[in-house]
Amino acid sequence: MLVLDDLTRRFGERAAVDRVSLNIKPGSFVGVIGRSGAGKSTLLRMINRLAEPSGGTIRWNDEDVTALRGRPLREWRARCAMIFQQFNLTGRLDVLTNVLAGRLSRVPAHRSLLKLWSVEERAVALAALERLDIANLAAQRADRLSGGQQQRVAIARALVQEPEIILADEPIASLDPRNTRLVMDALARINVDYGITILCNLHSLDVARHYCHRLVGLAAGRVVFDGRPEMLDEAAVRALYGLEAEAPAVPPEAMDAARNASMRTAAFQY
Ligand SMILES: Nc1ncnc2c1ncn2[C@@H]1O[C@H](COP(=O)(O)OP(=O)(O)OP(=O)(O)O)[C@@H](O)[C@H]1O
Repeated sequence: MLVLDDLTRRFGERAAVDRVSLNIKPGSFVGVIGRSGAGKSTLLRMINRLAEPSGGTIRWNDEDVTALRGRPLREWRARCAMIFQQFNLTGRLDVLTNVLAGRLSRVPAHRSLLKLWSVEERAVALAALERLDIANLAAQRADRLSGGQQQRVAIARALVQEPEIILADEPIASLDPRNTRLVMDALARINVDYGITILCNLHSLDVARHYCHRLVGLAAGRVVFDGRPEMLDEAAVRALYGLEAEAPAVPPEAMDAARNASMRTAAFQY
């Protein structure tokens, strides 16, 4: 279980994440939603400890993640893989080498420095690419791939870390609808097949409602919605996106999602 207790991150006077408390069950697929600047990225980055909390605690299965330093912190980061909007691949390197980078924390320093990968490690990386249906791209330069292919390479890299949690920060923000589906389907398969807990920041409410078991809505750093997708009614959407606010307006897809809310049946447990 991932337990966030009063988790806070301030930048100057302003709290980007404001006393967030959440219990996330292992194996769940949680969507984090909210308008731009709501604190979604900061929340995910704190869980991975890329951003330091100003207050509160993060616990994973009774381990105090907030107290980790040095090697245990590096190990935590390996167990808690991140996927970014911009993929963060090394463009001039081939796909297999990019995926192998996910194993760096698992091999002795001298081998990782020299990039001496064993046959077994290469097999693990290739198997991850196969899982993502892109093994045929293993020898290609990463910067020759489409955005959707690059994001699947990034997911394969995360997978070879053998993580317990995947934190995906707007993984589909720069993808077209077809690639959005491929990437989200891949995350959903990983969640089911390996039981990896997934927290995924999403701008699209339709996508969030379709793929996530549970949605956590942030507004000004605070949790203003926490429930199953079908519980996200018009009032909740208004609280999240601020219908009364002059700008930005509620995205049309958010309104569609809210209108459909009452028609949906409970499909998922969380
Ligand atoms: N390094 C930083 N320094 C100062 N302020 C920051 C920093 N990082 C984030 N913020 C502020 O914290 C708030 C939350 O930002 P964050 O990126 O977490 O929001 P978000 O919900 O992920 O937004 P988006 O959907 O646009 O990515 C914003 O007001 C942002 O300007």
